[in-house]
Amino acid sequence: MAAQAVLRSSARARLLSGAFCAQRGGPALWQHHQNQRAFSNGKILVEMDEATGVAVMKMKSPPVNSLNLDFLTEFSISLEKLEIDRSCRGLILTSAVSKIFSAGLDITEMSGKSNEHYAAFWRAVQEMWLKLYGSNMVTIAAINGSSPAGGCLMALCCDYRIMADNPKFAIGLNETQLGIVAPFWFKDTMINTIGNRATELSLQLGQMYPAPEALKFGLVDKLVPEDKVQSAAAAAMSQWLSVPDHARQLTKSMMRKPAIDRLVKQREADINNFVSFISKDSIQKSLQIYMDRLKQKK
Ligand SMILES: CCCCCCC/C=C/C(=O)SCCNC(=O)CCNC(=O)[C@H](O)C(C)(C)COP(=O)(O)OP(=O)(O)OC[C@H]1O[C@@H](n2cnc3c(N)ncnc32)[C@H](O)[C@@H]1OP(=O)(O)O
Repeated sequence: MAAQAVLRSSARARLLSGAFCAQRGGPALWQHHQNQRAFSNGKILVEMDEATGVAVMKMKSPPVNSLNLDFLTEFSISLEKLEIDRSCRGLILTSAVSKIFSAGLDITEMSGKSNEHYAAFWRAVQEMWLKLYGSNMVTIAAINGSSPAGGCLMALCCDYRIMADNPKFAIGLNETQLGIVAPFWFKDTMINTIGNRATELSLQLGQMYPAPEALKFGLVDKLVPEDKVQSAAAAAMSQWLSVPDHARQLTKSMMRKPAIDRLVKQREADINNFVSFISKDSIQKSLQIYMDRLKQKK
């Protein structure tokens, strides 16, 4: 047991030293070491334990894991790679950036860019949601820091959420606070998690919930001390994986398919809607004011 732990930690050291990383610009191929496999494509690091079939995906795009076009593309490619890998049954999504899970969509991707850029960006946001919300794997969010807006959406896409018990970490869909509107599929994802009334309150107010409140609202399922988030996620994962895959997957699909179908049917219209909304002068001004405030708070 101890020897295995040493081997694992040496695999980890190799991984962190870059031995597992893809060549710059090259494809992110699996690198094997003992019963660990790993790949990294720059902003995302995936470590897979072959014995358990559980992959841990770590977002590592400092300073705040904001979701820009590159990140979203890498995220969807990584997820797809795990999805088609039949040996991978579970995914733990977490952050390698201290105190932050994800700051949500990168606001600079939504300001001062061309309509073509906005369209490509929004398609990538949709793709991330379709892949994560529709995943056949058991997905667990190990929320080890703050998680506003798109970061909250990522967590809500998972089957189970474990958050660090630190009231300084907050989670929620705060879009209205930026002067923007969460689209219907963000709203549907939240309704499916905390119900209609709580979502109405939460979305209109653009409420961010400190971890203990998030637990009360059902926005997260469990709080654990900060240093136990990963181990609690691993323990929850083994419970979820004890359920036969086919039965769990069909049940998940039954619960989520209506929301997924709704976006699939209206994908292009949703992109057009985003582009015409985000390119309005008044919205650009709101985003600018919000970004200025973020910078001033320092
Ligand atoms: C019809 C459709 C309509 C459109 C729908 C669009 C849906 C939108 C969804 C979204 O996700 S919008 C993004 C919402 N996100 C936020 O409001 C988060 C804002 N950030 C924060 O609250 C804090 O930064 C933090 C995440 C709590 C971290 O705080 P901390 O004090 O640790 O770091 P900061 O000094 O604030 O930030 C560091 C650095 O990062 C920049 N930054 C932060 N968040 C973002 C972001 N979302 N996008 C781009 N950049 C971000 C911040 O400005 C700092 O930059 P520098 O000053 O260092 O250059």
